[in-house]
Amino acid sequence: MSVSAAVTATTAASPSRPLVAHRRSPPASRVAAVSRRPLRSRPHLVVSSSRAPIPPAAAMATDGAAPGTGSKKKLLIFDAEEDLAVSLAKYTAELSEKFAAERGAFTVVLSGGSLIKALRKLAEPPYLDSVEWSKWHVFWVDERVVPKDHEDSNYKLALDGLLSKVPIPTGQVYAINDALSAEGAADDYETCLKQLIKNGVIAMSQSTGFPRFDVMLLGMGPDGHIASLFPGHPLVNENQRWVTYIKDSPKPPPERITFTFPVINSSAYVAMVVTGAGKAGAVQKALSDKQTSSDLLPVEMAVLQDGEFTWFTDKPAVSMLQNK
Ligand SMILES: O=C(O)[C@H](O)[C@@H](O)[C@H](O)[C@H](O)COP(=O)(O)O
Repeated sequence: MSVSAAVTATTAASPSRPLVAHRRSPPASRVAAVSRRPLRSRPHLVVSSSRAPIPPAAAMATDGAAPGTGSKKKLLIFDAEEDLAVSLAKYTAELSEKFAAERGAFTVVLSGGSLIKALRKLAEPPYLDSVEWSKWHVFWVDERVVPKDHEDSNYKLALDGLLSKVPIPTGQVYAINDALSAEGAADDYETCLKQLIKNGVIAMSQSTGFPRFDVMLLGMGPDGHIASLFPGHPLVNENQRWVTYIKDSPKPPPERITFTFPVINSSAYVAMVVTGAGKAGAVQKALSDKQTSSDLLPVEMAVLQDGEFTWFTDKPAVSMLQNK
């Protein structure tokens, strides 16, 4: 995304606005009027619609079709993590309502890390009672190959931080089979996804032929990794498998399974939740004008085929951006 272009397109959309599938910017007069208002509960909001350069993995995923059509990118900058959490809960709850009504199911993909704490407001009023939790189907974009009760388990992290506090049917929470090897667990998870496609629980992207999850709620590491797709690792180029494995993750623990870029990039919505100064360098690279087709960070390879990608950030995370 062009940051300077994004600033020009500053709009007054509230945190809930990203759910409206608008393709055009609001009228300039409205933009100017509302952007002057110092609303504490609203983010410093920078919204941009852009067609970012398509990285090799995304292009391969489309098998030659014109990629990136209909994709939209937004950047939300919050004063405080508390405000981010409020907005993220609203964003997720509104998507839940939309997809539950449209499809009768809501497929939610989680990462590990600090994301889970940022989702805490979903387990509080009004969402605890208003969200149709029975429609939720929960997946992991990546998981560490450890027992489910292990401190390193992303399942345990999400269970403790969110899932144990909301009434999602246990059969709709898709943890990995922790009795298997990394390779076996990846195969098993992919088989599970294929079954859920057949059942109609998970949608299929007609344009990419990969699963199309309703929303992915993701974090990013300071090195720009997302899921367990790390900079310079060959897994970032995987374009056949839906789920694969890594045994030499630079971030411990070393053995993990992970969704691949074609799956991530087929999503309908992605929320990239990134806070803290430690991530400012990767944020700057991801959102700067100077993108090249080589040497992309994994987060830069997350380019939706036809969806809406929203950055949920705080001021330290965007401290290296100009015109923020
Ligand atoms: O299992 C994992 O390690 C995560 O899924 C990983 O991809 C995480 O989301 C990022 O590393 C960001 O983590 P933080 O938000 O804690 O920095």
